Amino acid sequence: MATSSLISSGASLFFNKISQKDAGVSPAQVITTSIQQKKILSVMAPQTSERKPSTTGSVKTGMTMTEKIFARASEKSKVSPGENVWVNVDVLMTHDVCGPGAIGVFKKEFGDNAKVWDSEKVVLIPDHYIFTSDERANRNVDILRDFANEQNIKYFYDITDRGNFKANPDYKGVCHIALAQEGHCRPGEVLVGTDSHTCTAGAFGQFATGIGNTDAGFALGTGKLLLKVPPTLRFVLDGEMPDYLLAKDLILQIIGEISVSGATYKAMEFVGSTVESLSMEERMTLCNMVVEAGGKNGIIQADATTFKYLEDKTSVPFEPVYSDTQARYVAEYRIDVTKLEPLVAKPHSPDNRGLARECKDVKLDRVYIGSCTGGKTEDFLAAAKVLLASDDKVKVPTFIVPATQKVWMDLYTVPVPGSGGKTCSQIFERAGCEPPNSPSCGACVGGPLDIYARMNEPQVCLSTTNRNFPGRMGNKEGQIYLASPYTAAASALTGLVTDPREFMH
Ligand SMILES: CC(C)[C@H](C(=O)O)[C@@H](O)C(=O)O
Repeated sequence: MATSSLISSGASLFFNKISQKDAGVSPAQVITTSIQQKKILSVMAPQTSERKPSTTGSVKTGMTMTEKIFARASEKSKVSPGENVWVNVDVLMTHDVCGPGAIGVFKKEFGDNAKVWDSEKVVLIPDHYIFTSDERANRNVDILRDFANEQNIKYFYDITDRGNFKANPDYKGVCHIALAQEGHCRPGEVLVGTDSHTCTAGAFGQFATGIGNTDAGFALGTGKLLLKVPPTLRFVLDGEMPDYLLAKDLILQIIGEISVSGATYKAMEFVGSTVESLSMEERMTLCNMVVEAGGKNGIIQADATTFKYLEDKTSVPFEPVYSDTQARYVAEYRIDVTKLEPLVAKPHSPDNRGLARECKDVKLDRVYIGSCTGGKTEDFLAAAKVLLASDDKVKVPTFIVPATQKVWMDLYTVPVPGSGGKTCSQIFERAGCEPPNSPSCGACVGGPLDIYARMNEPQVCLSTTNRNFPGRMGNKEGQIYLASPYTAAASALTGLVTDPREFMH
């Protein structure tokens, strides 16, 4: 059994790990520690089990949701972790950064006149480096457009007027949120995309994962991919969500616990009463960051919340799958969310977990609220809630970048609960935030020099995004603290990393 060590900087660890959760085996509690403890913890890495099918017939094993999706997509009655299977792809997404490369592979391998396997299953979403004068970046969008026309691609969310994104009815914005809003995230299906955060769509009970350009080029031609069935880790999150926490805190807790390699090539299945109570957008935040722990996919079973969200989004029939009670997991983690506190991931790794309140001496130069992780409508409503609780103005430049056109509209139209009908945009303006800017991934991932809110100086930024690697938002010497929109808004008001409870009474 492998063992890995993990440094906990005093973050609350109400986090019990139970290994080898198999049917009939009583789980043993491996770790329990409390919030007061500050020490280096040794955390057992997930145990890998020999997952051979039963030969005696006396032990029944079931399948996890991820395994069931693999089985259906590979037209098999049963699959097991570690097995390589040819999977039929339901949706293939690519964007302006990787699309040209994937198209290049497709043309090279299948021929200049080849046709994609299904022009209704390919989704092209320009979203990364859109609002820039960088010629190469703009050429990438042109390549997507030419390909969409040539292949008669049904779902191409084009942008032609970069000066005024609102003048582009087809332009959506950040792909992972656009995919959900446009009805491409459907339970039981396989969604692959040339972006590591494609795992966001696991929130819908879909198998969703990021792939490279070579795989995407192959899938464009065949609609198939050879994939290894991942073993599943099970995360049981129970308890009523404290009103100062958001899903971002939950996933930072988990990544801090298992480390950035703790789920390498594993499915991360989220269950429990807390998960059931989360909205779709919050479930998307949870699944969005599984890749920061190395996860192959994140997954949450579809329920009434999912079906309600999908009601007006798709007419495509879908078939949800559910994990069997006798499904086998390589490890199970239990989290009592009522014991958690607002968290940050300190520079320069998403697993460098710290309590927000323990970082209160960290001076900030800026705050960024945006991206697939933290730029959804509910993320802005959460930030607005904290800003509303104070008459103060923000102390540092606070950038507002909605993930999509739809989120942009919501900022100007959806009333913030408890505000007497004010919208997020009104609250942000009163608090002195920068005016909301065009939806894109640009600043989250650095991008060309003229990208809005790119970190061009060696500054300290608190951000609702998903990665804080050196250079991530532009400057190599910059420091990024990842946090929830509550913590972002509280920190904007003080200019220091701030626990949102200071403003939430
Ligand atoms: C540009 C793209 C390939 C990249 C990814 O795969 O995730 C980006 O979206 C990111 O968030 O780092």
